[in-house]
Amino acid sequence: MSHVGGGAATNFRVAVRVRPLNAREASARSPTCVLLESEKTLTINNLNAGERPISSSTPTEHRFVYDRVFGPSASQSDLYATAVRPIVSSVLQGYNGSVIAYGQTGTGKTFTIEGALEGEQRGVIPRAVQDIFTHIQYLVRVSYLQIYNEKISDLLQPSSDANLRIRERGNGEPYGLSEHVARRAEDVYKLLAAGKNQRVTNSTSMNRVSSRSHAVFTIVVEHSSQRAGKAGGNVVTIGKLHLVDLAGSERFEASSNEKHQKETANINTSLSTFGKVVLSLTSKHHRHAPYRDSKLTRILQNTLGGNCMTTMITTVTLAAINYLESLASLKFASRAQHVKNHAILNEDKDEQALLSSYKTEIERLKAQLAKAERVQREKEELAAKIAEMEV
Ligand SMILES: Nc1ncnc2c1ncn2[C@@H]1O[C@H](COP(=O)(O)OP(=O)(O)OP(=O)(O)O)[C@@H](O)[C@H]1O
Repeated sequence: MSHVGGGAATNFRVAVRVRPLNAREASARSPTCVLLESEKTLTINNLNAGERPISSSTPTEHRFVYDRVFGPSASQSDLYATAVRPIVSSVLQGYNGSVIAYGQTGTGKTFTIEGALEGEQRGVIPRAVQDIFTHIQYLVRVSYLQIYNEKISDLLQPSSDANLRIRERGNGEPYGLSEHVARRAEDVYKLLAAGKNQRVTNSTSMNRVSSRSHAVFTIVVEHSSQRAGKAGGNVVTIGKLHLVDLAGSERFEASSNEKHQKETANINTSLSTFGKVVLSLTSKHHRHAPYRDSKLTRILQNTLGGNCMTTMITTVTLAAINYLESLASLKFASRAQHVKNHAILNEDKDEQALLSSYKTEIERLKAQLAKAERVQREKEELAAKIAEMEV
């Protein structure tokens, strides 16, 4: 699943991850409906989905081909190595990268993006952080936001405004979002754990601890190197990595309480706009993409059809009872494969990078030090002269 900088066709990739039956489904001996055929192909059928009303009672099977398919036994480390590490490598070179988990509630988005902080079950974020910190020559800063009920809040500064506005210019960045410089992986894990505590969760029929907000964890890496060739001088590259855990798509349940219904409606606003943007980007007529219709799509504007190397990981379950939701997710993922992104190297031409401002600060401090040394020297010379005269 390699991404190549600049090549539009390879900059948006789609993987599917099929989660195993959970304990409840396994103990109920739930039948399955997804079959993996190869590393890139799967089929889904309605043969065992009879318990739920389906549009057609005739047996149907759909076959889909993706950039990569991860089966129920695929490990967190397999998924990271194949679908995510190439993006992290590009980010370290100065490209924008995104990994987005999309799928029905309870199918493994949070498990994939976060997972555990330690051990084999570590998800994408801790593995990416570990990879980044093996390269000590980078300056790393992180931010973490959630979108809940169409409001953006800072998960790393919970006391701040709970409804951050998005900058009109600046690629969907919210005003006032805190950024934290991290010197080692442990710094990031602490921030991640603190932010995770602030995230809104609730119980859905599919998932006891369901994320009710969309969460975007961003890691910015800056690197300063000597420019090759005659021009010489220093060049600072800035790579930005968005790791996105979307709230799950869930059927609207009329019986649920008002708060839950509002949440579901708002999750659906952002998700349906996300869907509409993907549909318009992949339509033959190049319709206008409605990025501005939801907070999520404004923040992810570069990620979808813009300057970014993106992998969308669509999660589905094996269980036949969810045939219709899984089919909808798989069809969407198949369509998303036609999104085209154009990733370009981000060099700091405007000296906006933190490293550039550090450089300026270092120059200022050096000048101050030289001045202080000069004054000290002059003082010493004067003291010596006085001593001579006193003799
Ligand atoms: N590939 C997998 N292997 C083993 N367990 C998994 C896998 N994917 C998910 N699970 C388990 O299934 C449960 C639900 O997963 P998770 O919370 O990640 O779902 P989600 O898609 O983020 O749901 P929501 O949208 O409701 O937040 C968790 O207990 C998780 O550990």
